[in-house]
Amino acid sequence: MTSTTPAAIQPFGARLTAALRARGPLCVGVDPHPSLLTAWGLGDDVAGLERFTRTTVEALADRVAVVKPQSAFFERFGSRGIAVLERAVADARAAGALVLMDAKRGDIGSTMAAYAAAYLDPSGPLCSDALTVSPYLGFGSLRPALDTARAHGAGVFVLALTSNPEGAEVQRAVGSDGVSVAQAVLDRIAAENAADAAAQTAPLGAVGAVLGATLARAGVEVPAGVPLLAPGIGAQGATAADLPALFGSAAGQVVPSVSRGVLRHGPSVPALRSAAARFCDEARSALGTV
Ligand SMILES: O=C(O)c1cc(=O)[nH]c(=O)n1[C@@H]1O[C@H](COP(=O)(O)O)[C@@H](O)[C@H]1O
Repeated sequence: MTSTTPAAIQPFGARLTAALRARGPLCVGVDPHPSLLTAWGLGDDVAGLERFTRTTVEALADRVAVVKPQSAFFERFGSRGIAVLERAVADARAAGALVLMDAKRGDIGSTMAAYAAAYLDPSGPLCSDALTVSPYLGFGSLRPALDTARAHGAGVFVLALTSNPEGAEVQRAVGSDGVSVAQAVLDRIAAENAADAAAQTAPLGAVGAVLGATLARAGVEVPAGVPLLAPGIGAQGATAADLPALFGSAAGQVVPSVSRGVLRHGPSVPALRSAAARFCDEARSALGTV
């Protein structure tokens, strides 16, 4: 494995910037909930999972900037579910979307190295453009993922303030230095991007943060250049209109993320496409981005 980004692969921040500009500020999650499979007239089985996933990827991967498969819904079917996930990653990337694998991995460093190999090294069949990771075993435990991502022009999105109400008890906790856990995570992300020469030339770095769109207030200072994944729009109650107050001058860094809010419009491909286009237009006008 080399320690530098191969010349042919642009750094993730540059690829994300280009995708957002070309396709608009939206990430659509592929979350095959059992209730959605049923609503689509599909069985809650591998055949239903495969049909749902292929339809979603076919409908959206040629037009949205980021596609985010939620690994859990594939894992529950074992190896055959993972095979569907592998195909989805390959098909979505071939259609031009960036694939953000939502697996929220976080473990001791030596194990983290294996997760990094699984999701961020091009030799792995599940290799994606980026991976969601949890820093709650200590930010330093993410080192193998950060290094593997950088070596291969991939990205990492680190949980900072999650969209669920239970997150606050950990993430808003304040250390003896007066800094909240979430702020410390954001500061470490900024330092990581600052140490990455490639990130200096791109508007966005390769290491991003997850900040839920459902939050009543951010209560943190968001460093410049950190891509911000903002899930929680749609089914969890947030709307694009909530984003400007939450992110302020960092609005240009935000990638709003919607799963069920789009997916509930399937299985019709045109209906999926128009739902995604609507969310994208709303996000674009709320964020004031092109
Ligand atoms: O990392 C994520 O994507 C994520 C972080 C977070 O704070 N909240 C959150 O909802 N998510 C994921 O985003 C998706 C939200 O789905 P919907 O609520 O259906 O839009 C799910 O796959 C969640 O696991």
